[in-house]
Amino acid sequence: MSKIAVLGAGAWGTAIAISLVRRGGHEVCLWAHSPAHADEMRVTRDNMRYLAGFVLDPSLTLPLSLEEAVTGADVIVSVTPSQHLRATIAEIAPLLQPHQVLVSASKGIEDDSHLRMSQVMQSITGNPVATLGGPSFAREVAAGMPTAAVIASADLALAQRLQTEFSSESFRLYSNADIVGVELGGALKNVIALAAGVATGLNLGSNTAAALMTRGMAEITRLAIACGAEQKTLAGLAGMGDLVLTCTGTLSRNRTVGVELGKGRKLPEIIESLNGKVAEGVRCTSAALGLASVHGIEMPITEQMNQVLHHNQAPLDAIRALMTRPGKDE
Ligand SMILES: NC(=O)C1=CN([C@@H]2O[C@H](COP(=O)(O)OP(=O)(O)OC[C@H]3O[C@@H](n4cnc5c(N)ncnc54)[C@H](OP(=O)(O)O)[C@@H]3O)[C@@H](O)[C@H]2O)C=CC1
Ligand SMILES: O=C(CO)COP(=O)(O)O
Repeated sequence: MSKIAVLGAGAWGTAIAISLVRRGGHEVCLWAHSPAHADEMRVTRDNMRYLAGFVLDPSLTLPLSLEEAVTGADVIVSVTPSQHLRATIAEIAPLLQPHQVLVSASKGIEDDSHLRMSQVMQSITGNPVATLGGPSFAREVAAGMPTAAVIASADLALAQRLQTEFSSESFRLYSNADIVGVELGGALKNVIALAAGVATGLNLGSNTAAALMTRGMAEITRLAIACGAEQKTLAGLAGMGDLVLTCTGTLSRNRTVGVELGKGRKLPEIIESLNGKVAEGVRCTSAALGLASVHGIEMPITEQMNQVLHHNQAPLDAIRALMTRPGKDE
């Protein structure tokens, strides 16, 4: 039996905790960032703010502090929004024992440093690190719908240990030593999901969606390989799998933000209507371009998405700009 601490009681942290409890054999706790939110969950045994409708099993504990959550944990799964991961890990760092494993389940790139989440963790602690990626809407995982995902660590033996500890009949994990590819696949697909949503909001058709997904995959792969990823990871669950899910699935927050942008709504108003739920692609778009510029990689869809999000580019003009680029070989 392992003690597993899940840090972050948004939709995904809650679904991971539910999935681990359903699997059985572990002692699982779920830490919420806001004490008021944790109090609500203790009373209702439901995460009404972020993942309503799933009864939290009595065996799932809701610690009062980060210290209580991580003390004695064998595995610590960090599921905060990406831009808050550094502060959360910095807070627990002085409490960590060297054997405690850190797993990131967040999908983003840090704003200014352009670091992946495992790199942020490694910049603060010397603990072993892994990442969880792949196509996995929280609501479907919580409902026990069959889901296949990826657990990656540069230490393949660690990834395989976590694969065993996290897998269940409804949550099938593949292990992978390419943590770079899994993290970048998960972060960069959010930007393309925004673009696919924009196309839907503009009432464009299936041809446009297919073009955005395929050419989106091309630019994700270019950047990820430049950063050291393997092509086959991007063709797998953490790349193509998650891209297809978020570009087509109506549960995607990133796609939803894109749809609203395509309909002509303004970004601040759309973010407001998310009620604290995170659409990682909004911040990841500029971080991705920063990383791309370090490596000299062209990312036309990400570029146009950045113009729409942060420079008032009209969505239709962004599509036109993509369609009228100089001809290319595929
Ligand atoms: N939802 C999904 O289906 C999936 C999400 N992910 C990834 O998981 C990560 C978390 O997303 P998700 O669980 O959906 O989050 P949600 O959008 O459901 O909730 C937002 C979370 O952010 C927390 N938060 C707000 N401010 C802070 C802060 N300063 N420090 C720490 N936490 C804070 C909120 O906590 P509080 O209200 O207590 O302040 C809340 O838990 C993201 O990187 C996302 O891309 C990955 C796969 C699937
Ligand atoms: O990453 C996800 C599923 O794998 C969730 O995507 P959204 O954040 O767009 O909802």
